[in-house]
Amino acid sequence: MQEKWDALRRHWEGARLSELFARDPDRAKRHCVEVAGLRIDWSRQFLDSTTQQQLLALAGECGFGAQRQALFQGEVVNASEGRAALHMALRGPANRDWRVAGSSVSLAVEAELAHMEAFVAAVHAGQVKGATGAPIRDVVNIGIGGSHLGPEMLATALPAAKKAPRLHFLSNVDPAQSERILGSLDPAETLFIVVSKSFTSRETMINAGEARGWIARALGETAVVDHFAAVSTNEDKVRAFGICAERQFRFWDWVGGRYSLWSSAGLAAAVHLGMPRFHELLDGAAAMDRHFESAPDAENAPLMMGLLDLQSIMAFGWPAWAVVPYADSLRLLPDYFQQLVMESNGKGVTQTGGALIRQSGPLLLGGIGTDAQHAFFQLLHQGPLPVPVDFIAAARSGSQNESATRRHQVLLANCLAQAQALAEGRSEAAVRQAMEQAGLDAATIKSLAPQKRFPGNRPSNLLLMRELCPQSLGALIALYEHRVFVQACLLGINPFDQMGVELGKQLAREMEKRLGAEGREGSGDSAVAETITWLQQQWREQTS
Ligand SMILES: O=P(O)(O)OC[C@H]1O[C@H](O)[C@H](O)[C@@H](O)[C@@H]1O
Repeated sequence: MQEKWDALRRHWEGARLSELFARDPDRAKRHCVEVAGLRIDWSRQFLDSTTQQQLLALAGECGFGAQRQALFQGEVVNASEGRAALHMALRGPANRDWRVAGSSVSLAVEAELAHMEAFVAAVHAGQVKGATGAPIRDVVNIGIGGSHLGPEMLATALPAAKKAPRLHFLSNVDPAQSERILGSLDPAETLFIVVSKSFTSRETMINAGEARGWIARALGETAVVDHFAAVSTNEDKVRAFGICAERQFRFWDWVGGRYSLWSSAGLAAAVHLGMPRFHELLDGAAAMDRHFESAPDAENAPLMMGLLDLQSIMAFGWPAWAVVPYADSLRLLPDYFQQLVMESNGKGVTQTGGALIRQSGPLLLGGIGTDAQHAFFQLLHQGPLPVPVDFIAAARSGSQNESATRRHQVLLANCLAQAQALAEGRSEAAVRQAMEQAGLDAATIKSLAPQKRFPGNRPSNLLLMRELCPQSLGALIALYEHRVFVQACLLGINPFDQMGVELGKQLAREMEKRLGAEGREGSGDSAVAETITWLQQQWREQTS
């Protein structure tokens, strides 16, 4: 297959994006679709009819059509764990009879949504009370990875419902985080939602134990039941923790951790948004699912973008990808997408164990515009290796205020200008001419002109929401999920497991024991042994 990617590289040698636009006045219209209020424009990519044909042929050779069908039919697409990956069923239970291994799951999904709905309504109505009878005013989500990044991203991106309690996120085992969060809260008015698919993640279990102790010390052991809810697939462990059935929210092993914000793992976000707006989020994602399943190939945004992502990696050898939302409230989106993209496709072998010749899925970096322009954009414009960029923004500012509208235009002007600058660049000849006109001397021009040159010809995608609302955000997230799936199909890898996180976890367990007991032998080189000795010396000196 690599020879086909190499043929694509040769096909594009010497080509300029600007020429593609000059040749075809309809280009921007042709490679742009709108789904659920989200305008998706991939016209600034190295794409022409030949490439489109070749990319789609590659998808055909990899059995993409059958793999997409298997995904939507709830077949075992996560072979290493023997599971389906049917997160789409969570966002459209009423739309069709979703089945996992032949058994319908739609009713179970609807029942859990109804369970969430009742809980959210009760919290908003002040009916969920702590052990002293005080209504809950603060909710703390305890979870990590997929059990944290999605809910916090949503709660930051979208405004709170009128009666929503304050929301906090406890993910890190660093005691500084729990001290900062718990230090400002009143136990009598605080509810913890422990979110863990496995209910075994070390950080989450340590933090949940700390929170439990904090409640028990302040209000007594019997208060625990009133101050905890849990979301997990592991019902036995939730019970053992002391959380009652009514406060136990379920999801299923066919929902991957990084796809779980659509399930009850999104409970904290639902508490923040209110259930009607959480449903709008699901609807937006469901619209993208329908688009991915049924839009013709050339207009199918996740398909085309996933193929173009791989062209960048496999044909051009560009290993990175930048996601830059021009919206302060989307500042956690790049972190969220990092888990989705890199935990899914950061693999070195195919499903059959063959080594990948080139890099697997891309390395994703990100930050918000315009701040990122003043941080890493220098490399995007002039670094030797192009980094394709996804520019994300909302057309409307969400404020009628004249000054806010004007500043929002400045924000969008920057977004569009950066995409243009990356695509068009600035030739050395144009730089020289400008310097000559400015009256600079020949020696200065000679040394500075190459440094002021912008190579341009750097692709980007433009993702514009009419406004930042749950529906468009749902569609945007689902777009990325399906793109990642397309990338994985072509690479031949399993995007639904994450074996690469296990070794570090195992060693951390062993390391915990060694750090706590002096002289204990263990695995590792002298760098480990020397560091442990040094750390223990620091602790001895601190206590003496
Ligand atoms: O939800 P949990 O079972 O606690 O897992 C939390 C996270 O930890 C793991 O290490 C995985 O890498 C993530 O995919 C997962 O989202």
